[in-house]
Amino acid sequence: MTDGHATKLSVNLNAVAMLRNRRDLPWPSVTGLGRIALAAGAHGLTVHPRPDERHIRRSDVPELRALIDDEFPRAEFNIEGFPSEDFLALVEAAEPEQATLVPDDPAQATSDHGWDFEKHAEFLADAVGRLKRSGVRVSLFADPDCDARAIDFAKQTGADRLELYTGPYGACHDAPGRTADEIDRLVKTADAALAAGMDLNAGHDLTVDNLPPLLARIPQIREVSIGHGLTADALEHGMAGAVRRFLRACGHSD
Ligand SMILES: CC(=O)[C@@H](O)[C@H](O)COP(=O)(O)O
Ligand SMILES: NCC(=O)COP(=O)(O)O
Repeated sequence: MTDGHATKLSVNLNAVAMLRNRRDLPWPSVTGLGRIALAAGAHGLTVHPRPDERHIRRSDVPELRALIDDEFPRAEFNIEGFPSEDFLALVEAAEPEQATLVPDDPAQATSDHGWDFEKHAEFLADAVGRLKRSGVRVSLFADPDCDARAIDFAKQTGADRLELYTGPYGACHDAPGRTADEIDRLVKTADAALAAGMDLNAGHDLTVDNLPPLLARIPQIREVSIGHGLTADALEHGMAGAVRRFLRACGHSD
């Protein structure tokens, strides 16, 4: 892929918000880290506000919208979540470029499966129609092993994209023998979605190590949203600089 068509990176800020929420203090700043990510070249920001606000708070959403509008007008805002009335109203107010609908129960620790498109066909068609009438592109979180029938139901909802759930692929970090099978499952789902005329996103537990082999097999993926692995990388690669800054604050010279 040439750079013009390369997969876009949307930085998921949930992990930053979770760190911030450990204290009643404004740092690390979700908006501030979003600014750094966009200034470094990320194509967009993703948030997955959950009903208990354990990481992203409702109040983060308008701040991030304003950051993009005021400072990075070419960037995209992606809001993920279960399409409850509260969520749909939040999305309509924020007018993100994209909403990703995820079948998460509020008690779930993190996203761990895609939609049953046949079972929830009508519910999803209503939610997708409502968001698209507000001008929001809609992506649906999909299991890595959807068959053509499932994809057909997904397509009928009117959604634009499917987001391939890459959690089981990410879990191969300690079971490399399973990697080829997991990629094959994702490729089959991707082929069926592309044949049905749907575009593709991907996300969950992606890292700098597992991303290149995935994109080599499915170069049509338009966007990856990455939070946990990217935040871990930011800590690892930023730790030395932070220690040097604090040593200076303790009075040590370089
Ligand atoms: C849909 C998806 O895979 C991500 O949004 C993931 O669920 C991140 O959410 P948490 O940061 O709450 O785990
Ligand atoms: N949409 C998927 C996503 O945002 C992934 O988050 P993470 O697993 O990288 O934290």
